[in-house]
Amino acid sequence: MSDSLNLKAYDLWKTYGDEPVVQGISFTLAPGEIVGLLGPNGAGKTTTVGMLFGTVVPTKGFVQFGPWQLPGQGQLARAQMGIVTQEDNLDPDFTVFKNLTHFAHHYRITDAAARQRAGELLALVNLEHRAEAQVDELSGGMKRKLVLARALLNRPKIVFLDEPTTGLDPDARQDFWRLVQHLKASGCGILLTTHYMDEAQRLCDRLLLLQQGKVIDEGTPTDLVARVIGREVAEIGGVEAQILQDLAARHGAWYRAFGNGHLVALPDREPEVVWDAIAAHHPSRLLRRPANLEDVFLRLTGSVLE
Ligand SMILES: Nc1ncnc2c1ncn2[C@@H]1O[C@H](COP(=O)(O)OP(=O)(O)OP(=O)(O)O)[C@@H](O)[C@H]1O
Repeated sequence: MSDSLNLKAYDLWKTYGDEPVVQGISFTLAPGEIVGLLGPNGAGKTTTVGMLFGTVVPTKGFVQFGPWQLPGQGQLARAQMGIVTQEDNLDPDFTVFKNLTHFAHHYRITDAAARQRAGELLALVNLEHRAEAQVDELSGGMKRKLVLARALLNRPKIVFLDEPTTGLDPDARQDFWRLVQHLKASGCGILLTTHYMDEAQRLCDRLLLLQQGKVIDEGTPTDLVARVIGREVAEIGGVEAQILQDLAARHGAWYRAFGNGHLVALPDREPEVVWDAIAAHHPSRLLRRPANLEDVFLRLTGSVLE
């Protein structure tokens, strides 16, 4: 696929009143890549997606998508884009099939071509058997898949997925993830917002961690975890905080009170030494586990994502 269909965000800012909700976000999304915007509620994810899609006008900065600059050339750019917003906004008066054929008119796909494309997409998302169902007869997961199918009517080069699996059960989420991976394999660039760490870890090639509208760190999920935390973490209960803080400081390890226990990162260069030192205090609970993105967020922001 042409390299010219990169999406590039240049120093995007958005202010509402006096409130800066996005503060200088820059990044590139290439074809076949999944970039994740990960952050708590209100971090500015949806506002950023709006600016990338050209429906929210930046206070400063711009977006270049192939030959088009947004927001000015938003309409031309959007002809090559798809979006799954947080709300389903499907038409409840239409069947599943008609939701697709009707929406296809936006792209001047009509009649037999629209029916053919609708059929292909329903097959892709495994909803062929529900083609004649009314939208409100669908499960939450089916609705999300239908919204995704609708976003693909125009064969977009880039798709924005704004918290696409929020509220879905684990099976439906995995089902959705498979479709996202299929899209990636077909060369589509994907921008995913999520506050699910497992989703970010599983799907994203690269992550931008957002807090209060700013990118506080970025990298591949694996690199972020390795760089910010290391390989392993001990979860500890029943030992005084001061003891663990001192122990961690002596070994240059990260310490954090967490819930009604504690976390201590086991430094990559001497994990056994720190582990044994913790165990010597006879914790009532002691768990050794791989470090993960939740630890990264906790370390960088002092809080966990819900
Ligand atoms: N149209 C608007 N007018 C005023 N403030 C807004 C508007 N849109 C968003 N905001 C504010 O901007 C901030 C960022 O909102 P945004 O929806 O981008 O965050 P988010 O990271 O997507 O959050 P969530 O995970 O809850 O969807 C919030 O404080 C929100 O209240």
